[in-house]
Amino acid sequence: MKIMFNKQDLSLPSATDPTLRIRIEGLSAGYAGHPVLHQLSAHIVKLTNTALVGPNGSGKSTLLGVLAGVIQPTAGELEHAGGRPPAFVPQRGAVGDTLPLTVRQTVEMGRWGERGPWRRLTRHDRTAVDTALERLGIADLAARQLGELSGGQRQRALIAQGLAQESDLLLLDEPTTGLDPEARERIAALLTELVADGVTVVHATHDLDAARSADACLLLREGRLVSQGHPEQLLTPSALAHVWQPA
Ligand SMILES: Nc1ncnc2c1ncn2[C@@H]1O[C@H](COP(=O)(O)OP(=O)(O)OP(=O)(O)O)[C@@H](O)[C@H]1O
Repeated sequence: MKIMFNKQDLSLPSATDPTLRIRIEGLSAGYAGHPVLHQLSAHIVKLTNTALVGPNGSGKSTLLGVLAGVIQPTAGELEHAGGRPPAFVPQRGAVGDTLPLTVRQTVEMGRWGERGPWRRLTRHDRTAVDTALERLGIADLAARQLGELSGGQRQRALIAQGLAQESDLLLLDEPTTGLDPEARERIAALLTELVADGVTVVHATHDLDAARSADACLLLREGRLVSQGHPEQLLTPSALAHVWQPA
């Protein structure tokens, strides 16, 4: 699927590289009266775990929102190579903490895209929900109210909701924020497993250890791509100092 935004030159060739899951070219996006991403070109390779790294406000969440289709670019080109609609786990879940929902019901909402909110879940839906609960280590919390959970447990429930969507593209905004070291390691291992299972993962992170364990990295600063490549090559002390230096 290829989407063009306010682009004059419609003759731009699409990427023919079959290894690409997403290609973005000259992409600009932001909020009303507040441009954030400026002329960003990058690509996401299929079956990789890609980390979006950059200081606060550099545009990581905005880029994830664009990839998820919830923020419309103002210019440029975004191309998804087939696949299913992405599963997006925003920084603060769309589910309010005060809603009277159990963890299981929260994860079941991940099936709504497939089933609609009012239809009975199929056996396959229930299996997808059970698998997601187990993979996040929260099966024992299934009957608890979301509002009763710790921040880290709630975060895991929201990731499980994303997983239950069974998309081939999982977009996660700071999935390990608020988690203890053991849960962080569990999520890092899970992302690696998901890639092995056929999922392309893109996650925004401030955790440089998590970024270093990714397969690829996009380094952002002030809404622009500074560099893209393997984390070991990109996340050098001098590159990080450059990106984090005050504007
Ligand atoms: N809903 C919004 N309306 C207006 N401006 C916004 C909105 N959300 C974010 N912004 C602004 O867009 C810019 C980029 O924010 P974004 O959340 O994409 O950055 P980020 O790299 O994810 O930051 P962080 O690491 O703090 O999560 C910031 O200047 C922010 O204030």
